Amino acid sequence: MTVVYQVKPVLWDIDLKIPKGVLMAIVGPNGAGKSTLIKAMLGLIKPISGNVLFDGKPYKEQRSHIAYVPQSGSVDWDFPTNVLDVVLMGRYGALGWIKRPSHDDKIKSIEALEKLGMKEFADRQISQLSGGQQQRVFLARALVQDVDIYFMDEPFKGVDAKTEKAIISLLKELRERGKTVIVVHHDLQTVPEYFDWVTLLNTQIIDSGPVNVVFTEENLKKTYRSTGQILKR
Ligand SMILES: Nc1ncnc2c1ncn2[C@@H]1O[C@H](COP(=O)(O)OP(=O)(O)OP(=O)(O)O)[C@@H](O)[C@H]1O
Repeated sequence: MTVVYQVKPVLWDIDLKIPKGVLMAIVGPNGAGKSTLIKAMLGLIKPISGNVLFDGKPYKEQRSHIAYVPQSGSVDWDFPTNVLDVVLMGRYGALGWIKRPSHDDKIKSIEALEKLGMKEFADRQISQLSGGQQQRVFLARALVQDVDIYFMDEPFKGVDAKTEKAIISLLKELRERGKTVIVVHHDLQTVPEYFDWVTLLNTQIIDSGPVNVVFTEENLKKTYRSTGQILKR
């Protein structure tokens, strides 16, 4: 797959296979195309060439099995809706638009909020939360969707250490339930501890595979080369 904004290629000749059931980080410098890769996989951006298949089928046939948690701050939450309703929206895929959420849907939604330490905010307007709190609500919504594949764009951005721990244990729980979780991640230090699979990206794929094979000093140098960005490990 190749993606171009105006005339500049931001993803170049991407050839990537992601096995089912991995917890994978997409790692690379600022502007490497990480968010673009996720958006192109989800059909939000059209590549100039190439395509993406989920289990052999295009996104539009698989969308009910896929959830996306965008970067916090990338959604304008001006409309009046409370936290519980945002999470309940995650159940609509399972419900169809006509059915009203059941008692069970509400219980599942409240449980998800509790897991992310947001239960006491259930009645709060979503616009009245901090970025990190909104992020946790998004994650709770993704959890109740009960899909097979999760895409998350920097879920740890702007959250405190305690929330980061809660999020990673939740991601690991999803993997244990056989889900595939794909995460744009910035903190190189935590990659080996959090993830079992990694894709190194800088416009092109530098390497992709098991963390213990791919996440090497040499590959990281290649990924961050010529960016002038500091490589901290
Ligand atoms: N809608 C757009 N129109 C034009 N250029 C864009 C657009 N969105 C992103 N870009 C450019 O494409 C490149 C890749 O952006 P992208 O957001 O995918 O990178 P990223 O790896 O997620 O970066 P970061 O780590 O900083 O979030 C950047 O140079 C960015 O400026």
